[in-house]
Amino acid sequence: MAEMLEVSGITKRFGGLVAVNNVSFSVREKEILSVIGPNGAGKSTLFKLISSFLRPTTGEVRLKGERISGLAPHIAARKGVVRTFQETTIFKNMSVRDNVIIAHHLRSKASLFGFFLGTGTAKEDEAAFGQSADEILALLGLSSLAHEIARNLPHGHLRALGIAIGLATNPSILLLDEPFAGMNHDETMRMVEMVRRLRERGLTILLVEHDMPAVMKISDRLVVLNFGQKIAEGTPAEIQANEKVIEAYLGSEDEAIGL
Ligand SMILES: Nc1ncnc2c1ncn2[C@@H]1O[C@H](COP(=O)(O)OP(=O)(O)OP(=O)(O)O)[C@@H](O)[C@H]1O
Repeated sequence: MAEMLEVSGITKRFGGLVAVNNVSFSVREKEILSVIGPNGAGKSTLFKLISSFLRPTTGEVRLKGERISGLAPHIAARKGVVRTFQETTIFKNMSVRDNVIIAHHLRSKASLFGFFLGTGTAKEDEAAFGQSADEILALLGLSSLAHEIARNLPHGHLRALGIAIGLATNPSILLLDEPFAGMNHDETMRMVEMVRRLRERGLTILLVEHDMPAVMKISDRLVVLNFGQKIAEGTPAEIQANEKVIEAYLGSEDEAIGL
């Protein structure tokens, strides 16, 4: 399998604190790779480095061979590294479908102003985007909610809408930031199925997550961080049997590794 994303010797210092320390790993095409680790291990910082929300102190990130670290986040997103949007970036007073249509404009010729003013190119785009939005909503099982106002959606569906918005920008790799956080068992299982479906459609997925059972179920491989360093990398079975990982989790208040 070809490598989609390559993280090489990446380090992030905040003053005297080394939040991420010389971490390297690759995400292969069509793989689901999860980054796990106890609280404060550096997961969020690593995620921000990969999505270009933070500039590394040293090291680099490459997407299909092209260096993306140091680019502005919206440029990295245009190149294909797309982080799922937080709930706050959803237009709460618009319908589910309109939210997904608007997200398509990140890769559109026409500006977002065109969308609101109804210019020629924007109208053409809108028809194509409408069709694509419908496909995305169907893929995520959200079709019946297309005309629902986003504000009225329950938590799980709002999270799914965040993913739909991410998909609308046509990512090469989708970064999911704690997709199961705050979900009950049924919502988590639905989200696990949804992420699997995305991979079946050819997407590469990198996720950061605390929910160990879900992560073990969904991931092809995992990278484990502790105190900013990578301490292990491997399949769920390898990670669950890894002494360093067990030790790291025994010393933390996080949920057990799922043994
Ligand atoms: N902007 C910042 N300035 C200073 N220190 C920071 C900053 N962001 C993160 N840190 C520190 O870097 C370390 C790693 O934090 P990070 O949030 O990446 O860990 P995490 O693994 O995501 O933790 P959690 O699981 O609790 O979300 C922590 O010690 C944190 O306090």
